[in-house]
Amino acid sequence: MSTSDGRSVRVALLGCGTVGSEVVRLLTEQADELGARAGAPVELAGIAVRRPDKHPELPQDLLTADAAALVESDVDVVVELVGGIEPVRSWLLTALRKGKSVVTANKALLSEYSAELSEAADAAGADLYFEAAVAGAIPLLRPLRESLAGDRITKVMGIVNGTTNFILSAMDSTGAGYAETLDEASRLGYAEADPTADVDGYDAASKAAILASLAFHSRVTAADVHREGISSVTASDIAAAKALGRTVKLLAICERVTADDGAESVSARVHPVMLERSHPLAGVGGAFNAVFVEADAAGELMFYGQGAGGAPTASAVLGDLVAVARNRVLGGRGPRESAHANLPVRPMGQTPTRYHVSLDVADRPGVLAQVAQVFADHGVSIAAVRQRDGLSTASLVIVTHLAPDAALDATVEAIGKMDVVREVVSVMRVEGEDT
Ligand SMILES: NC(=O)c1ccc[n+]([C@@H]2O[C@H](COP(=O)([O-])OP(=O)(O)OC[C@H]3O[C@@H](n4cnc5c(N)ncnc54)[C@H](O)[C@@H]3O)[C@@H](O)[C@H]2O)c1
Ligand SMILES: N[C@@H](CCO)C(=O)O
Ligand code: NA
Repeated sequence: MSTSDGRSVRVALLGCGTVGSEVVRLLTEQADELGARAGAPVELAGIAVRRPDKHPELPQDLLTADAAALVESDVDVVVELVGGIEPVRSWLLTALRKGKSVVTANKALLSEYSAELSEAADAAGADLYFEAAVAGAIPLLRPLRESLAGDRITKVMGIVNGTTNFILSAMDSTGAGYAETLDEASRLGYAEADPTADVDGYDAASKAAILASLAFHSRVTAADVHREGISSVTASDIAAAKALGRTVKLLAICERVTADDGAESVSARVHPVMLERSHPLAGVGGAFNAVFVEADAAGELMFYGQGAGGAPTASAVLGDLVAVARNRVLGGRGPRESAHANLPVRPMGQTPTRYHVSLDVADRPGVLAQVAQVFADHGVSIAAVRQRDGLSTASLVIVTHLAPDAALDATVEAIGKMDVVREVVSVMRVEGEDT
């Protein structure tokens, strides 16, 4: 199994779809260079796909439909690009328990079973690498796990789903419809096999769980992440944002929150936000991703690049493959799971956020004061108000200061029940502005 005897590093590839096919292409085209960087030839020993007969373009002698048998065969590294939980979880546990290193892009699996997979890797002295699982081609997990291991990270915030960013960018710039843009994202290979994982925020929530776990040295799973997708973002929301010089983005936000008594917790959430157009994340279009990291000593860092698609994702997979192959050749190991801080997860209702609320209200004296009173009753402080008069109604835009999310939510519910409020046109959280 080890390559200290000078033989090649044998690789099993599970899955050869959008990402896997690009991994095969790059592995084939760059075989010599990859071998030189790894310190031994990197040899593709087998490719498991669901239907081998559908892949005339692949080397037929390498193809199999039996992924479990390929994992058990004489390979050193398993590269998993199938996706989903089972049977992938079982295959990867088998591989790790047998001391084979694993490279995967499977954020759905990692955000639920990282602890189990990491423990199996540790027990057998194998590597578990997953740079492609978050923000595609962008080197982000290695900087968090290694480059920033000596710093104290306080916040990780960014656009981590290419499909929803592609859709929101199109809605904002061309007014394109939701369904047609989603079809285009699927055709381009950005969307998950089930695109509801993208539009309902599950994919971004999985990535937020992985980011929060690494950034805060804790175990955060997808179930811990507050999740809202973009299916509820309306043309009214986009228009309300535009009218204020803002744009709508789906963000993953992971924060270290310190309570008054000094107790620390982690807040991890995915939801649409309004951002000022001057904010660096506002200009991130198409399937691109961008992530801000704030750390005590480093200050603010920004990572930007292609977050989805076959070739960009394959770049991250191959980087991991060279790293695990190098570890095999030289006899070392990559970073292990670091969960020593063990911080609890703060419920969304207690997380401080800011709201933007657009209302159509009756245009008569005293209405603004009545609405403002409801905010005050809930302990929510208003940062800015804008009013525009219509014929019989006025449009009122209110942006709050930071308040517990539950208090803001209750305020909006109470306002929606007021007689003077004709319509709650848009409610959205605001990020990236001074409180
Ligand atoms: N497409 C992207 O932009 C992207 C980016 C980052 C991460 N990922 C992740 O990479 C993984 C693969 O994504 P994809 O877009 O390439 O998916 P895909 O649907 O294009 O490919 C999946 C592959 O798995 C194979 N497969 C399915 N069931 C199998 C089984 N039981 N046995 C053997 N093979 C089986 C299929 O034949 C296919 O080749 C997923 O975890 C996904 O979340 C994708
Ligand atoms: N479906 C994902 C792929 C990259 O993880 C996206 O759209 O970002
Ligand atoms: Na990445």
